[in-house]
Amino acid sequence: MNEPFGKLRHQIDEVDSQLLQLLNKRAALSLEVGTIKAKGKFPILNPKREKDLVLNLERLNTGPLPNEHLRRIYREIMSSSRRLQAPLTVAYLGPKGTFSYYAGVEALGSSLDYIPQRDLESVFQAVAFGKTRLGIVPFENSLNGGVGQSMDLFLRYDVSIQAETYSRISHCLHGRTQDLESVSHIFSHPQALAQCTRWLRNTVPQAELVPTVSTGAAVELALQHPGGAVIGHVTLGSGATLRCLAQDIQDEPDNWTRFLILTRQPYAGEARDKTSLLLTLPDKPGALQRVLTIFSEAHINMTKLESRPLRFEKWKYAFFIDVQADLSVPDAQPVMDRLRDQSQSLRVLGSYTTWSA
Ligand SMILES: O=C(O)C(=O)Cc1ccccc1
Repeated sequence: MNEPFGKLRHQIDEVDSQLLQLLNKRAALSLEVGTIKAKGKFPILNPKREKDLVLNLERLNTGPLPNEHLRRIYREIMSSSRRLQAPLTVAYLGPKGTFSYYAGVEALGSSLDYIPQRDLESVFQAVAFGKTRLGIVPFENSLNGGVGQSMDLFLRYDVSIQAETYSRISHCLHGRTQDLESVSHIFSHPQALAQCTRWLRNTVPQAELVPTVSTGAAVELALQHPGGAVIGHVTLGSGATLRCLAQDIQDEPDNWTRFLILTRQPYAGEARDKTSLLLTLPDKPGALQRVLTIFSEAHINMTKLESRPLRFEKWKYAFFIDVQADLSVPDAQPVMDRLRDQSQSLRVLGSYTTWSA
């Protein structure tokens, strides 16, 4: 072996053994924290603390390690720490390989126990009934707007938002055929089909579009058709005998989905970035305007306002509102009191941290 190369390798081996020692030292400390957490009422998952920790390291980082790599490495270190402290189960819209799965791993790392669910309702149920500690659900998309089904499930299940995370979505068409012309049926989640509307119309107009419960569930169905194909994550076809026929087929390249991380209990952690509210209003002129005035007078920025039909009462609506403020702190009490006065019903879905994966 050439001399300088051998020397460098030796130095890297040295650094690795130091890293190993330090990682174990960190793991031991983290286990001690876990024992304290288990005695008190501290959450195992503390997105705010994890976010601050990484931001601080990014500030200290002088390179050449890029911050993006640092973030990914720390995501896994913290994922391992959490797993050492306590088993942490995460329900997601399965099977493995869906966008929900990858959004979970991007935010929470790969050391947690990801439990696939057959549909979105089962994710809400798993969290609401304590079958899993956490759940992850798609909530809105930058091209396609709110995921109505998730919003409707918030109306039915008592769960709380602990964090939000944004995931870039790149769609890939995986098929059984050699070329695009022979594709006869395309299976996928309605969100995926909607995000690729233009491409589908222009490129595979002959194909029948078949909505499925998830992108992952589409694979099995596609395999039953000689001209079957699925739209999903770039890795989705790799386990099955599907080949990637086209990549990055979403109507806009910059396509993002906002996912919410759910828990049963409201998160009693440190200062949070955002609050989500679910309210119904009296059927009176100016009812919504009065609510909006409360935010503008308190200089609170609203980032989302969307209504969903109440279903059990026709032509009545529930409003989903997100604001860039932590409304769980004592200082926000006057705002909450005013909101309560103006609403028929008011539920705080959570005050939480924005997780940048
Ligand atoms: O079916 C999936 O893979 C999901 O996780 C739902 C979804 C579909 C398309 C974009 C984002 C989430």
